[in-house]
Amino acid sequence: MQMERHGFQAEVSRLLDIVAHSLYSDKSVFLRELISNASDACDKLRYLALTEPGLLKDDPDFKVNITIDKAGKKLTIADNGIGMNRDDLINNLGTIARSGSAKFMEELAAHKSTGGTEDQKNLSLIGQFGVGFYAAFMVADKVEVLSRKAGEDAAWLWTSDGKGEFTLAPAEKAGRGTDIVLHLRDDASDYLDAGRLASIVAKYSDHIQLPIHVTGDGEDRKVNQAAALWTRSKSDVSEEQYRDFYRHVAHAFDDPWATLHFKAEGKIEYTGLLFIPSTKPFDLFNPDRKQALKLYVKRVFITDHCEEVLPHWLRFVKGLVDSEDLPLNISREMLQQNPILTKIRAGLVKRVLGELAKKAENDAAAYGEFWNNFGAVLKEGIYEDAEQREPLLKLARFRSTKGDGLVSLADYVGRMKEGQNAIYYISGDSLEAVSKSAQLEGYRAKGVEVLLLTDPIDEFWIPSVEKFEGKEFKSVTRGGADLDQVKADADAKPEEKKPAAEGIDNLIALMKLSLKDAVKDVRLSSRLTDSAVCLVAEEGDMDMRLARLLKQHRQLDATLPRVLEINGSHPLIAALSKAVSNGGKNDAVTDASWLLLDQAKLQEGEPLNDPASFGQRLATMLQKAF
Ligand SMILES: Nc1ncnc2c1ncn2[C@@H]1O[C@H](COP(=O)(O)OP(=O)(O)OP(=O)(O)O)[C@@H](O)[C@H]1O
Repeated sequence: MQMERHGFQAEVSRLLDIVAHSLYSDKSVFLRELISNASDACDKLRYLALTEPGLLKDDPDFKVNITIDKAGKKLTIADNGIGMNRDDLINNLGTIARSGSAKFMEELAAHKSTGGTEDQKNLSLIGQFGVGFYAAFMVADKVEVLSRKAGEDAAWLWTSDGKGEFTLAPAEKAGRGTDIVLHLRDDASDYLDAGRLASIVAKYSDHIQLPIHVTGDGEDRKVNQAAALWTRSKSDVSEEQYRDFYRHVAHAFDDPWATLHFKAEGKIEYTGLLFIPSTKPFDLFNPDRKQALKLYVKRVFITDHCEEVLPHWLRFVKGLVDSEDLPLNISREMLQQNPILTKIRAGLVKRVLGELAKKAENDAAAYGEFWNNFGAVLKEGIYEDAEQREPLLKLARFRSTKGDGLVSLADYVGRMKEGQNAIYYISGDSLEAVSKSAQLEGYRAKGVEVLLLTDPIDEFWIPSVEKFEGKEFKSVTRGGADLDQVKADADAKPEEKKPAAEGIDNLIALMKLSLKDAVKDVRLSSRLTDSAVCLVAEEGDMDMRLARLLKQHRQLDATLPRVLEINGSHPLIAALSKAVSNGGKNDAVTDASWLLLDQAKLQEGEPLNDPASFGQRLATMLQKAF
């Protein structure tokens, strides 16, 4: 068979160009990435061999060997893991399969316009996201990958100088697995030193479960502890080791925000080592995103993405769980509805929520950071998981009209006004938009706190929660404002109940006649102080934002008519009332009614039914003013 030549996917070429030209200060990350891949490859085969022991042949002990060839200026990282065949090599090493690299490229595009030199930007991003296998080109000007897949006889040699192309050719290899041969660049020759390699492995990869050997300078030594980190007792693991392990299992580049390491003993035994990241992953809301918890059984890796072991609303939690009770030969299908896993899941949820509660109590600022990253995901749990509703409501934090900080529901209820018996909220697309809503005016004037909700999920969990501490949730954009029974603060501005304009009833009657089915009703408002009008949903009708969201997703066709509230003490409304009561000018008032309705819609971010007529009416009105 002939040697084949392939071009890299365009994104890979760009990535490689950046990697090769970046002066990344800590090039040694290449070793962490390659050892991590080798360890994953061994884990994959270990799992397959549970059902197909023949795959291991006479080589049952997994290991990674790093061999130094000083004369040839070569470094080889060899593993006896699953290996790759021709198609695997093309697919895995010719395209960007890796989430980290994909994110790197995305961020790179996003950072194009910001300051700093190209190199500086690229470097900080490589540090953040890592570039997997391609990191090899930070230190090598040529990389050869000799691989033979477990269970297959053919071996393949993949070669590239990282400049747009790679070649593939049939090759010979005695055993299964992968040898990555790095032809080191001149400026990377310090990686030919066994002592230096040993210290890098100790720093980054000590927790790797397989023995890692460095061979060179006439000696061969094991350079890591090779004991599964989670089997050690907490006091034997340093913060750095936890952090490096987190980066390894989660393919992450940040520090963990929280680390939970525990052994559950009793009827069911398992060890958990869970991490909550300190940064928000870019694909948190991607529906295809998989659960990131790994499952082990008695230290043997079973699967990367065990969907059953944590609910979807804890999908940001990374790490692993190692069970003593599940059978070793458990298939991925058997994991579904497995009673042991159900119990483990309940235990893990309890631990995570317990840890969050502790953090919320002890360090509100740090908890706020967590909430800003993952709060919207936890709220999905309020909606999906009736059993966890109470603890999750206690953990929930909100923005409110009372300043910039986050408030809990307990805080809110604790400072409710005398006579107030509901938890008021308003929801919308951004904090800026909701906090300017006309519907808030009356609540602000009375010093009544309103929660500002801006996550799309808010529309769904609120209706699923009946009450918190006996108080109902009530949208300030729905139903009556029932502000009359709320007593204002002593220091709030004295309530001057302005009398409604004279003849307001006549105006309301004419507006109803003019607007007909375009509105559900026209009413005098008790929630407006400055604006002339606003829209509200009738009690029992769908909230306006939910209707908008459903329409965007084509799950709702019709536009539901809303109640138009008018501010009886606003000068414009007073003038219109007067005009109606004096008789005449009815056509002008009809036009004004339509304009006011359209204005209320615009304030709300609702589309206008008839923008052309709006334009004409506005032009006519303006004309009269000049
Ligand atoms: N030593 C190896 N043995 C077998 N397969 C490997 C080896 N190294 C890399 N691969 C394959 O190449 C793919 C790409 O590797 P790369 O390091 O770029 O990303 P990754 O490890 O998949 O990414 P992530 O770290 O985000 O999971 C891997 O998913 C794996 O399938």
